Amino acid sequence: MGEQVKSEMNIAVVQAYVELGDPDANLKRMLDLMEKAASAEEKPDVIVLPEMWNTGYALDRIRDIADPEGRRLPEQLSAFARSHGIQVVGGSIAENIGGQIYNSMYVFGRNGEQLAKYSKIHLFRLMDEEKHLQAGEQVVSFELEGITAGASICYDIRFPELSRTLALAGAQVLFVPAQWPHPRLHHWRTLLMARAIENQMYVVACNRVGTSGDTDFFGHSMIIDPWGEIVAEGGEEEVILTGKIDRALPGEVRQRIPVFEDRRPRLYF
Ligand SMILES: O=C(O)CCC(=O)C(=O)O
Repeated sequence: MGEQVKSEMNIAVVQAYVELGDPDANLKRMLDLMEKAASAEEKPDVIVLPEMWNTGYALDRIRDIADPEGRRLPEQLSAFARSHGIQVVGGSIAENIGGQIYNSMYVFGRNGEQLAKYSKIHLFRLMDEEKHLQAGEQVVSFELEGITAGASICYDIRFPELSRTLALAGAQVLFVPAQWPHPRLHHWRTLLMARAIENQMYVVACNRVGTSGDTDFFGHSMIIDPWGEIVAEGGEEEVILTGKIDRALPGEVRQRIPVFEDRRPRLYF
């Protein structure tokens, strides 16, 4: 008999500290935390990491420290996924592809197979991203054992067009790795909740913690359900945040308030 699909999916969000410009230290830290997440009594189905966790925002040196051709770190994440039988939404890494630097999310299935790759499409000028990074050109969704998920990274959540496009393509969960700093905690929480409520989807957001230079990252990773209820929220310290995704809930909420049927796109575009 085939394995039964569980009605809920256990999520572990690794709200980690990131060492500025030290990919080796960050890889070690991330693998240790992932190991800890994997050994929880209730084993996660999915582990989620923060944005640019290999380098932090060491943009002045990014060309030298970004993952060469996006090989080493994706291989490590894939090996972890395979050896633990856990899906990995690998936050994002800075990678150097043929001399161009991208901020890219890699996603792996339980057998270590690559399910998706998404490169951040909206570059954040307040942190000079556009001077050092190349923007991605594709909107990306992927399947996690029957759940359709959408990819976005940090600043992307300021663009409701992206999450709406993903929702229209069937996404029931939006993943948001981030390095979002003070003083914009209010923006972070409000935007994440809005994306969940307006699209009637889960939002799983993983923000880093700690200080790099004069920038303070506040954590507050969140799992928000399609009603906009907070399933779990971190504080400002390193933590593995856990929560469940109920496969049926996005459909139930969309039936109760049929936002997608009530849209009038002819009038908006
Ligand atoms: O939009 C913001 O306020 C923060 C965005 C950000 O830090 C990023 O995209 O890296």
